[in-house]
Amino acid sequence: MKSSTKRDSNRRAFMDQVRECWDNGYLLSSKKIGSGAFSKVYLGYATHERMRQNYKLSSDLRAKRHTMVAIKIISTAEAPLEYSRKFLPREIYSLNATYKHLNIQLYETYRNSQRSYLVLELASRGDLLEHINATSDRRCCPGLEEEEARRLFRQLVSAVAHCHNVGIVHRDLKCENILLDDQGFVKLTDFGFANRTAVKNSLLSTFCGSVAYTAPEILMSKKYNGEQADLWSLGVILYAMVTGKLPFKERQPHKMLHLMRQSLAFRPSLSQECQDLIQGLLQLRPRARLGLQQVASHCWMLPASHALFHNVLSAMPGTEEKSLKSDLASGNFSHTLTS
Ligand SMILES: Nc1ncnc2c1ncn2[C@@H]1O[C@H](COP(=O)(O)OP(=O)(O)OP(=O)(O)O)[C@@H](O)[C@H]1O
Repeated sequence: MKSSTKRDSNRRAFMDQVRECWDNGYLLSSKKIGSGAFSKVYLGYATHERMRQNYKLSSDLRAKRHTMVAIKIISTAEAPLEYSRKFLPREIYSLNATYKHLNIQLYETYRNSQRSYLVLELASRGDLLEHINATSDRRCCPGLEEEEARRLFRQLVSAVAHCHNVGIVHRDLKCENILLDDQGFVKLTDFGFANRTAVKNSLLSTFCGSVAYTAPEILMSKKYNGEQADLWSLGVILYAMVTGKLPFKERQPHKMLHLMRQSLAFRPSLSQECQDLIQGLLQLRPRARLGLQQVASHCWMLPASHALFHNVLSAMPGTEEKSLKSDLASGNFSHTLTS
């Protein structure tokens, strides 16, 4: 197609999208904020009329004091059938099943024979990878400070725990799929590979995600537990956050597996607790990996003041220590701190 003809046809398609959004209560701006394999994501605005009709949208946007949303447009007419029939419905199902969490928000969807539209909470600060790179440049030191990494990782763990609790495994956890909103809160996105785990501990067999974040059992084409595979990816993400690089980087799975069997290198200034948590997640044997509850109550995950307290507790013997530790793990800090 000649370039002027292609431009005209793109312009016509965009005008159709503007009209379709308007018919559904959104003003589509021409500002493209991202694109995927079969999708484009634009900045949009919810109309007051739409906000009157959609409680989820209006209560969230009122709290944010703006009307901006991200509108993901998938050209279903152009995407492969498998994407439209399998991955897109999974993404919509997973977002709907998980929306009641602070870190994941799908406001609504609409579609016609040509396109599907996903109206999402706007995450205006880009993705975690960009954030790590920008912060590393600013600090002239690779990675985020541990305190910031902890704050973000806690939110991520909470979002993934929410997914697992409602029977969803993400299967494509990576820095590029973790977005940040204008207040720096984590928004988990891209549920295209997510799957339902109808039966607890049931095994999956499809290869999903990006090799650098993929668990060894998947690289070995074994049947795998989706929750345990997500935990491996969390280990890779935490490593990337605090070191500014990926722990294993090879294109070919067999070379990746070789790397995974070597011991991990950490910069000496990284706290022992953080190294311990990463090692606990990056265990080759899926069953040896820390579970989400263990991750959430790991001493590195506690705010600095609680971590100090935790260290004191570790030095205490007997049942008193046990009960105080269990309070800490369950988040019952007020009791432990005042007792
Ligand atoms: N809610 C959002 N707020 C801001 N930007 C977003 C939002 N959702 C997606 N984006 C941007 O659009 C890009 C593509 O979105 P997304 O990853 O959901 O699409 P995809 O089609 O699933 O991508 P891929 O082909 O990489 O799997 C993201 O990398 C991000 O930059």
